[in-house]
Amino acid sequence: MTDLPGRRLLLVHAHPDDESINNGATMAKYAAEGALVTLVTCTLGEEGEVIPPGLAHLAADRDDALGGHRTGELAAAMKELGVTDHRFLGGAGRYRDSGMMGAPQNERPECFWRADVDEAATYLVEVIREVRPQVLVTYDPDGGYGHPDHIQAHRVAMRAVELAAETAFRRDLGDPYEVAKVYWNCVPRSVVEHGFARLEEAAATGAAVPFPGVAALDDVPGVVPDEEVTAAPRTAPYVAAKAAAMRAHATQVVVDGHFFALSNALGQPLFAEEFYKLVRGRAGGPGREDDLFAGVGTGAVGDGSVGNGGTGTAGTGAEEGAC
Ligand SMILES: CC(=O)N[C@H]1[C@@H](O[C@@H]2[C@H](O)[C@H](O)[C@@H](O)[C@H](O)[C@H]2O)O[C@H](CO)[C@@H](O)[C@@H]1O
Ligand SMILES: [Zn+2]
Repeated sequence: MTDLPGRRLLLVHAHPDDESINNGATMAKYAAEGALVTLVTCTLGEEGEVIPPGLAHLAADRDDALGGHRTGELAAAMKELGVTDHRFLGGAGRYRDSGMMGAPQNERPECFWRADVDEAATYLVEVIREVRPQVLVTYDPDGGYGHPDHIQAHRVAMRAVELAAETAFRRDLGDPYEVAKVYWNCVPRSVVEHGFARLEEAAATGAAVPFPGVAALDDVPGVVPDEEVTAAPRTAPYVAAKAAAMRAHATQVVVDGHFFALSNALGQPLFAEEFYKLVRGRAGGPGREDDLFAGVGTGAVGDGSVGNGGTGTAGTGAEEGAC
């Protein structure tokens, strides 16, 4: 890619729907502000359940056509968020959805959970060296909630960040590049508790409770003590785009106002604010950052490398605009 925008954000997710659920408002915000937002999704979500009865035939144990269908849902979600750069890791269908932890699908040789991490990371190195993101977002080591594809997406993303910066690694995939900041998705416990309190209020006041059941607080991926959250970009103005993107994933998600449910039909809060934990790179200042790009160089980059050609350290996002 040549003439890249000044600010570039890369997100690495396991299935179509994760990006909208976890980061939809963040993606919409930065896309609206003119940043390049690149999404890499590691599987097509072939093993998902199907909410609309009329689409039940798509399921893996029937027509096994859910992966192709979810590709279309993802394209619709990207439109709602204003995101134009989306890729599947290694190309569409390279890695298959592994199913929930412990499912027989975990044993399929083509599933993502059985992927060689370095091989999968190499696909991502090519994207990193092309897009040269200052910021990368992915899951924590548990993948947020222990799903094998989420855990693997974390491992592949973190490994790719290391390899992309190695001056001796696969120079055929582009100049070495060091991502300036890496964040893991998270949600502060106080925000989750407040969200569920609102859900309980809706039930207690006799308002139509949108869903037959309510999820447990710990069903929410990435709940952390408030003090572990290091960044909260101002995403609330983009919650409508997030909700629309989540609705686009109609086989997986039902949205009702400030709440949503997955195929388990258990209501949970739809968060307008999205939260992150900086795990690599320097924060842009004391206290919680309100911008993921705080503290990084965000000058426009031509197609030249900011790397130094192998004298030990790669160029970093902090040096953007140096060329
Ligand atoms: C949000 C997410 O990661 N969804 C995954 C997950 O789907 C869940 C799974 O089907 C579970 O059995 C249901 O109870 C739950 O409601 C679903 O969200 O796992 C799927 C299979 O790997 C995956 O396709 C889906 O994207
Ligand atoms: Zn997922």
